[in-house]
Amino acid sequence: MTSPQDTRSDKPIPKLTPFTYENEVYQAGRKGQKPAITFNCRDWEALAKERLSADSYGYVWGSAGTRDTDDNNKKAFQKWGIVPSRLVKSDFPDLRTKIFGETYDYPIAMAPVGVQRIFHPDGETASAKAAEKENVPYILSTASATSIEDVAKANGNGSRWYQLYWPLNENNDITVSLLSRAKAAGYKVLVVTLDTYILGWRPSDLNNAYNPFIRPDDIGVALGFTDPVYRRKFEKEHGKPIEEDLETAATEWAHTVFPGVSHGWEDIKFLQEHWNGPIVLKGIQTVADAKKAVEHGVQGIVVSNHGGRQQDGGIASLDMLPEIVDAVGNDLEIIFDSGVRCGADIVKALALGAKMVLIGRPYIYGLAIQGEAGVRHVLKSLLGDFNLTLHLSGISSVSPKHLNRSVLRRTDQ
Ligand SMILES: Cc1cc2nc3c(=O)[nH]c(=O)nc-3n(C[C@H](O)[C@H](O)[C@H](O)COP(=O)(O)O)c2cc1C
Ligand SMILES: O=C(O)C(=O)c1ccccc1
Repeated sequence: MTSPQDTRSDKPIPKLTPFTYENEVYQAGRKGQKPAITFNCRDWEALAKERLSADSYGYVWGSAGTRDTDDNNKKAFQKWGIVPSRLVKSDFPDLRTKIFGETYDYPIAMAPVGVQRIFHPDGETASAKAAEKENVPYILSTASATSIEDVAKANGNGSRWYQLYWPLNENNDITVSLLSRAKAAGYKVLVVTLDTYILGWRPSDLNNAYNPFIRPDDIGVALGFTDPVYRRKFEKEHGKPIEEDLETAATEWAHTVFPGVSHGWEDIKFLQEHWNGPIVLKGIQTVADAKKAVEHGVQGIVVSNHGGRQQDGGIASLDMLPEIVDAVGNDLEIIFDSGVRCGADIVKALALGAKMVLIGRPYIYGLAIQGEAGVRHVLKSLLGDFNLTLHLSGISSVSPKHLNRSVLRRTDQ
């Protein structure tokens, strides 16, 4: 008699062994212990709301204009249903994913999210530690409240990527400095966000008159304030160090990384000259732009509308995914985000052709609820839910061979 795990002898057993997190919880329940945080993925938002100030909650929940893009993102998942196959002799699914030449345990990563100290005093440090412990890549935002080097330290042996908000200064010296710091601190993939050269029209933040950048405590400017090139430049222009005029320094840094003007496709070459690893363009929403990304020789794209936070009146990011996959899926790696809330959403985005899915707001809700432990709870819950959804659908791996459009049906037609 072989144990269930022996049937997988052709491949090493992945980290998420059967019943890990759920078993832990049920076992603890036998001793009368109840979980600290709900397992209902759709309830984390409300729980975070209870813990946060109106300003901070408004910031994470906020979306552009009427919120229609954000609403569409979430509704789009419900337009697809997963259809299970029976009598599939598969063990727990193999979740490992190869992307940019590296094998990751799971097809998810933590989306770049700035200003995390407005959600919890430990901010990015907590998230980066949770990422290492749960084996999920962490993407550091340029709008981080913690420096590139400190996040790397917190992330330890974890896998980390760096997201660039691309300064538009004359000689690009700040960009070069940020890239070289990221490289030196072990960030492997460069994610360039294209949809945020200025912040969107966000009624929740306007109503609160709240911009986390421009505040006395300067949350979100850590990368600028620790950057030797930015510091020198400020001192030269103002005749005093940053510390003597934090308000001006924060405002100028905000204008540096959000210049209000976009770069152009011709500028991608510059990044390729200064980054000798994979480059991913985040914010792609059309086949035409996806094809341009291929023409310009980048290694990947994130099909994303920034969680509906930038442009109102938009289509769901998920609705754009299949046609982009059909057009360029063989030419570069396609990552997806915007609207992923629960395990089944991850299944659907992968079935529609994404190689990897970014988790955004949910882990920030976890951070707000309980710091590092809250982030770990969200990651473990999403992975557990995802794992069992695949397993109970008879899908034996995340490879397109097993997980593809054949497992989905439209529910609205
Ligand atoms: C509070 C907050 C801050 C964010 N900051 C950044 C950022 O600094 N850089 C970036 O590329 N995207 C940023 N994003 C967008 C996320 O990377 C991701 O695209 C988005 O959260 C996906 O939508 P969802 O959270 O609704 O799934 C931010 C999102 C939120 C909610
Ligand atoms: O709020 C965002 O979506 C975002 O990208 C951002 C911008 C500036 C600071 C922090 C986050």
